[in-house]
Amino acid sequence: MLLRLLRIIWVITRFRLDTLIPLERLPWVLRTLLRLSPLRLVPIGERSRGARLRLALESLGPIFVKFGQMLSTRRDLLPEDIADELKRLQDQVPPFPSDQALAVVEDELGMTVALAFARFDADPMASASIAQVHGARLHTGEEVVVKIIRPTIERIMRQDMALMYRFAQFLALVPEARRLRPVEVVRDYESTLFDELDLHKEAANTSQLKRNFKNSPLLYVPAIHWELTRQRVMVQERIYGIPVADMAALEAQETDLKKLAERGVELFFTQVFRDNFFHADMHPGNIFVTRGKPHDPQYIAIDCGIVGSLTREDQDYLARNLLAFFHQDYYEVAALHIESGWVGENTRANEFAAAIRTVCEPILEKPLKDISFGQVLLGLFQTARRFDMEVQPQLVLLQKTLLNIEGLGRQLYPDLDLWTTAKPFLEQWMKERAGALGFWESLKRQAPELTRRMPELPVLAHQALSQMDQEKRQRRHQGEALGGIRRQLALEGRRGRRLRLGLLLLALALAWQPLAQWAAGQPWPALAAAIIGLALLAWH
Ligand SMILES: Nc1ncnc2c1ncn2[C@@H]1O[C@H](COP(=O)(O)OP(=O)(O)OP(=O)(O)O)[C@@H](O)[C@H]1O
Repeated sequence: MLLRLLRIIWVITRFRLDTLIPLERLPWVLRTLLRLSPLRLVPIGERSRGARLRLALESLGPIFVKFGQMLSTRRDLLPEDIADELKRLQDQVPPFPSDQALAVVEDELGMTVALAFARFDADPMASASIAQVHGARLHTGEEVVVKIIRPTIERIMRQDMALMYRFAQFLALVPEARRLRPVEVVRDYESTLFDELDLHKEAANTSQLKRNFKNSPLLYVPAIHWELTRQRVMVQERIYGIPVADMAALEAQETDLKKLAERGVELFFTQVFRDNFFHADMHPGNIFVTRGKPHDPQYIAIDCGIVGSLTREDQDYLARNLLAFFHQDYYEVAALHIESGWVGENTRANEFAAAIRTVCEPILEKPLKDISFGQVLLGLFQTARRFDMEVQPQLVLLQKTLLNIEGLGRQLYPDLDLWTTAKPFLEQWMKERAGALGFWESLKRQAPELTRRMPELPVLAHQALSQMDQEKRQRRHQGEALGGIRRQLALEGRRGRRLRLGLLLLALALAWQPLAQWAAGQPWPALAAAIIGLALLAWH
C-alpha cells in the first residue's frame, strides 16, 4: 500500500497534476503548502493539462485507466479539453498466462478443464483489464467462450479504490473541486467496477436481456451455460456476428444500413420504456450484427456487466422532457422540473426556461439528422445542476448510453433521424401511462399500501371532510361581504355534498372487509353507536 502511494505521488509529480488545481481558489494553508512544495521544481513541459492527466492515468494501471474512461463520459462535470483527452485512453493490458487461466477455471468449477471442455484454447481471444476471454468447445460439440476474471485484479482494485477515496476526500476540501463531487464520482465508479468482478451478475443480466428479447427481430443474446458459470468464470454460447464497426463487412453483405440504424434506436427505447432494463455498456466492441440477414438486420449484444434501470419517476421525467424538447417547449420543461420538485420550488420558471433555451436552442437549430438527444439531455442536466437539481446516476448512465447509440446509429447511417424514430415510442408510452392502462398499473402497484392503510381510511375521510367544511365556512364568511358569490357557494355546496358522499362511499368500500370483521366482534351498543356516527358523518 505504501509503495503504491509513493508511486502515485511520483506520478502526480512527474506529470505536474497539481497544475490542474487552481491555486488561487485554495484555502490559504493548502495554497502555501503547495507553493512551497518541491513539486514546483519539476518542469511542466509542453503537454496540455488533459494530456498529462491521461498519461498519468495510463501509467497508474488498468483501474485508473478505466476510471479515466468513465470520467471522459462525464461531460456534465469535466471541462471539454480534459474530457476529449481522456476519451483517448486505451487499456493496453497484456493477457495473463493460460496456466493461470486454467487454474482459475479448475478452482471455480471444482473439476479439471478436460472434464468440463472437449477443447480449451490456450491463446485468449481477447484480454481486457478485468477479464480475459478464451474459446472452447463443450463435450456436446457446442462452441462456447469462457470469460475469466484476472487472478490478482480484486486485490489491486481494493488497494487502488482505497487510494482513490483518499484522493477524492482531499479534493473535496478544495471549494472549486467540490463542485465536481469527487467522492460521489469515485463511489459510483466503485459500484460499477465491483459489479464487473462478479460474473454471476453479468450472467444473470444476460439471461434477463435474452428473455426480454426472446424471438425478437431486433436483438439476439447468446445463451449462458449456467452449469459452468461461477463468480470468476462464465461460459456463454459463441457468436459469429459481424462487429458493428466493420462497415466493409456490413456493406459487403448489402446490409440495409438505414434499417439497422433505426433498429438501434428502437432497441434502446424498447429497453428503456418497455422493459426498464437497458444494456449500459453499448460501445461498438460489444455489439455485433447477425450474418446472412441483410434485409432484416438483427443486433447481437454481449458483455452485459453494466445494466441500468430507472425509477418510474425518472422514466416519466425522461419521456415528458424529451417530448417537451421535441416541441421546443422550454417553459413546459421548466414547469415539469418545478412541479415535480426536481429543482427547488423557489426556482423561477422563466429564468429556468431561459437557461435551458440558451443551452438547447443551438442544438435544436441544426437539421434533424444532426440533432443529438444525448447532447440535449446533457445540456439539460448541466442547466438543472446550476439550479440545484441532483441528477440521479442512473439517468447519467442512460444519457451516456444514448450518446453511444446515437454515435453508432449515425456511423451506420449518417442521415438517421432520431426524433422521428423515437417519437412514436415516447407518445405511445405517455398515452399508456396517462390512460386506463396506466391507472390500472399504478393501482396494482399501490394495492399493498392501500390494504395496509385501509383501516385508517374512515378517520382520514372524516379529517378531509372536516377540513372541507372549515374552508367552506371561512369562504362563506368572506362571501357574506360580497353578496354576489352566494349562488356560487350554493353550487359548491351541492358539489361538496356529492364529493363528501363519494368520499364516504369510497372509504366504506375500501374498508369494508376490516370493518365487517371488527363489527362481528362488537357488542350491540358499540355497533349501534358506530352506525349512528357514520350516518351523522354522511348527513353533516
Ligand atoms: N459470446 C461471444 N462470442 C464470440 N465472441 C465473444 C463472445 N463474448 C465475448 N467475445 C469476444 O471477446 C471480447 C471481449 O469480451 P467482453 O466484452 O465480454 O469482455 P470484457 O473483458 O468486458 O471487455 P471490455 O472491457 O473491452 O468490454 C469481445 O469483444 C468479443 O470479441
